[in-house]
Amino acid sequence: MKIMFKTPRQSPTTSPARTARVHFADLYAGYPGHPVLSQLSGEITRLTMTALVGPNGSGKSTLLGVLAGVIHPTSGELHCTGERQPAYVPQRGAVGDSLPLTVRQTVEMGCWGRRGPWRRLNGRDRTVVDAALDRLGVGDLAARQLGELSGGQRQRALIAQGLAQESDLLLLDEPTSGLDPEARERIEELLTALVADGVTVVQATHDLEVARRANACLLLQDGRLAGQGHPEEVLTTSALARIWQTL
Ligand SMILES: Nc1ncnc2c1ncn2[C@@H]1O[C@H](COP(=O)(O)OP(=O)(O)OP(=O)(O)O)[C@@H](O)[C@H]1O
Repeated sequence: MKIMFKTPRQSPTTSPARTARVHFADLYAGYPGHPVLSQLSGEITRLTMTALVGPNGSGKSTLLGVLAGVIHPTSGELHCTGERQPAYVPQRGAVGDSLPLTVRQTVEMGCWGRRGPWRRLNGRDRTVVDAALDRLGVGDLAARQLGELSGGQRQRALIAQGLAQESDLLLLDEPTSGLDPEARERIEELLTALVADGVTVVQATHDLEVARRANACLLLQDGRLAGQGHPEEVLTTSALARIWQTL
């Protein structure tokens, strides 16, 4: 298994928007005694919104874990260009309601990777945290406990934590699932604005409308890639029928 991180070197003819932020080839990954992903080859193009789509259990979260570096492939190649570690925003349901954390403390945790074991924040970190709270519209909730928030508010706090990591690659696991249309739209608009600001965004989603609005799509079935490319080419009626009707 080969995992490589390298700083991108662009030739004069290479547009930065066209280069791969992550490239993987013949990738296998899973959990002890439970292989999930097999033979995955593909890429995440820089400065795009990529949607990971597939039925329950198809491996979307596992692939996000691999891209985030928290799940190590068992074999294959994973090449990451870029100097920063990805920022990973887990599923809202995976974050305990009873964690005794305020919204501000939750967002401050996004700075821990830069601050190391002592985790003492400096003035710049506090500015980054304030900016992330403001951008997600949760500044007025900063002193509230995470467990007291609505689903949409908690989701925005978690995305703010992702922003505080100041990465150019943001990975989100179902950021809009279970939210009302207004909250969903607000998060979608924010993610689109982040791409325009130079962030590469990858989100796992069950919402085919969200996936259709992405720039690229990876369609998973039973841990294998069933399609990749522009959503219009990947999420065809026949592909969706083939995958969902075999469940
Ligand atoms: N920690 C774990 N240990 C063992 N197996 C796991 C673990 N997490 C997930 N799995 C299994 O890996 C497979 C893929 O799960 P994964 O969560 O990646 O799918 P998914 O496409 O994100 O599903 P969903 O849409 O339901 O969130 C499933 O069979 C699941 O049961």
